[in-house]
Amino acid sequence: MVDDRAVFVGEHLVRTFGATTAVRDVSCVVGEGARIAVTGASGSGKSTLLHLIAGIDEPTGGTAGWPRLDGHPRQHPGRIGIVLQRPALLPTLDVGENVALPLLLAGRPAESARLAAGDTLALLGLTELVDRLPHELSGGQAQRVAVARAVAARPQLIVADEPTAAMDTDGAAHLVDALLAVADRTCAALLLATHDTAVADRLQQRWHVVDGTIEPRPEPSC
Ligand SMILES: Nc1ncnc2c1ncn2[C@@H]1O[C@H](COP(=O)(O)OP(=O)(O)OP(=O)(O)O)[C@@H](O)[C@H]1O
Repeated sequence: MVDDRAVFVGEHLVRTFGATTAVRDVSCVVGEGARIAVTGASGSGKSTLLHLIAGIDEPTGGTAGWPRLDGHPRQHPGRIGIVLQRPALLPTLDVGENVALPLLLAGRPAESARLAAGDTLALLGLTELVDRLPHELSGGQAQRVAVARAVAARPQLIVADEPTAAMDTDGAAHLVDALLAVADRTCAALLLATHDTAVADRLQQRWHVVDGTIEPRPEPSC
């Protein structure tokens, strides 16, 4: 039976690229408000799985469903927020405009989008950066702005694909603080891929991906 409170339900998901099977018969549920760290070796299939869950890629087998969305995420811009390894802010737009952009694309009037972007920047403690251009930000600031952009439309789910990969330990800890705080404040589920055990340990659930499948987390050895 489909859990209609779940944010995402995948059944027997498969994603192949030619002869490579990146995701292999994965069945998984992202519950409402879940906090899930996705770990696994390089090339194990974490990004591919996250892309299927975010609805930015299509499975070649199995089914992907978003019970709390009426349809596919592409029909509901902003309902799933995506943060990538590099912030990818638009260089000619200032911080406020970058954060407002997904709201404009979702059809919000300009003034409402500007105000909502301001609220989101305030939530993340970034108000003072509102007029800066991306090249005037540090790497950590730019990544926090990317988080603001991902959550400006108050998504049900935040999908973050190794967002701390380019950061030092302190920067990674601050970014995870920001992601957890904003997920709590907006009641969003959070799915975060990381190679960093300290980051993964801060989320309640762990999906460990091995060769395209999710394995039960190994018990820590004593
Ligand atoms: N667009 C693509 N075309 C061809 N092969 C791909 C494509 N995307 C991923 N793959 C392959 O699928 C497998 C899983 O890749 P994926 O990027 O999901 O792994 P990952 O666990 O996220 O790795 P990393 O930790 O290095 O980011 C790899 O063998 C990769 O080469």
